[in-house]
Amino acid sequence: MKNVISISVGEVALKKGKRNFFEKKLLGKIKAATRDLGSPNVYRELGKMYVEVNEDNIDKVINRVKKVFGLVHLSPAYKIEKNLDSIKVNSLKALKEAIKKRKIRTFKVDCKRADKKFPVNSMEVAREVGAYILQNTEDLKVDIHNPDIYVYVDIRQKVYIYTEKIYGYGGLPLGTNGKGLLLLSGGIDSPVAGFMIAKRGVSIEAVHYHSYPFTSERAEEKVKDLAKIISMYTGEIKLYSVNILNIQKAINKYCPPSEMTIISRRFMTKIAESIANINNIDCIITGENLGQVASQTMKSLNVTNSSVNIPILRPLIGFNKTEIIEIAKDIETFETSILPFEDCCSVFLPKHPVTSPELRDIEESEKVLDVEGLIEDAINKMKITTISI
Ligand SMILES: Nc1ncnc2c1ncn2[C@@H]1O[C@H](COP(=O)(O)OP(=O)(O)OP(=O)(O)O)[C@@H](O)[C@H]1O
Repeated sequence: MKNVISISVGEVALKKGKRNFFEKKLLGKIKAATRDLGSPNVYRELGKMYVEVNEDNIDKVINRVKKVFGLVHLSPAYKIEKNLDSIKVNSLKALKEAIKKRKIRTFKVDCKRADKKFPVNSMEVAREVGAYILQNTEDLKVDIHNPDIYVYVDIRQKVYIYTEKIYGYGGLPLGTNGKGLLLLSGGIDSPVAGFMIAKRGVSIEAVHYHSYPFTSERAEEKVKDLAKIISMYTGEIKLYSVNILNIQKAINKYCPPSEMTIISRRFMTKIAESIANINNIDCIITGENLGQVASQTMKSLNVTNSSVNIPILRPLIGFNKTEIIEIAKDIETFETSILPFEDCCSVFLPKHPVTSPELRDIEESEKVLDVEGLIEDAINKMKITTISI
């Protein structure tokens, strides 16, 4: 029975002086992700990590662990005694198990010996195990260049045998790179943007703007559902819900209609900056993408940037929509994102939004508004929810 998950770390292992710090963080994240699945024993050994499991919940544990950022791949493995007989028997067993699931004609034994005290070198182990498998199977051949399957033998303090590599997302453990505030709409792009930045080790909080009662409660529920899916990767998310209807009404009343979108966007960004400053958050994250809509031309993005001092990260800036959708499907936000919803941005949508705004014109238009007062009022009334799976 497979009794352990063997985990290969990625960039974490390259962090020379800080490797121990990153590995400890990653270990903690793996523990946290599996705590409610019986708190399996999680340990590290010579640059790899292991989760001890029983066969009953191995799939559940794998599904959780593969969403932890910082690991490259994981393998359900046999953890066995360190002797050649045991290695042979269990390698054959692992291969036979794989044969039950798919057609396999060729194999290769790939042995690594981190424990140099083990008396047989890795080439010799591979040769002995290969010969044993050939003696005990029919119709199988060795192919060292392009085998249907690899039998991995990893000799460490114990020996680990596996045949499968399940790919994780790589990146860095959460919390090793500060905290970001994700501007989370109900659309396809912003959840992907949050995922991309979280993958680089940034903890995530989220803000959603709505225009209730012009937008529905259902639209807000949808955003919570999206935050819940993102929390599968990031752990618990603090969600700030901010009603900007009064702000939109004021812009609608006093500013040129074509500037509605860009001025609203500047308000959203300023509110996000205030929330970030209050909560020790280092950056804002948006799903903006160059040229997608009027507020996402280079000029519009610059005018938005000028409203704040905090860095704005836009990880999707150069992506095509099809590429964004591919990631959205992979991280399981797509199906929820495409459900119909009303976004606050479409409540006072101008017919002809300005696409080349000049900062001085926009600042001039904003002079008639009580910008500080409107922001303060919106923040005072915002609701905070903690979202987790
Ligand atoms: N109601 C909202 N609440 C919070 N953030 C928002 C909201 N609307 C837009 N944003 C932020 O602004 C970005 C650009 O939004 P916009 O509607 O212009 O484009 P989009 O490509 O449709 O984005 P998305 O697919 O994420 O909704 C979003 O990705 C999101 O980060």
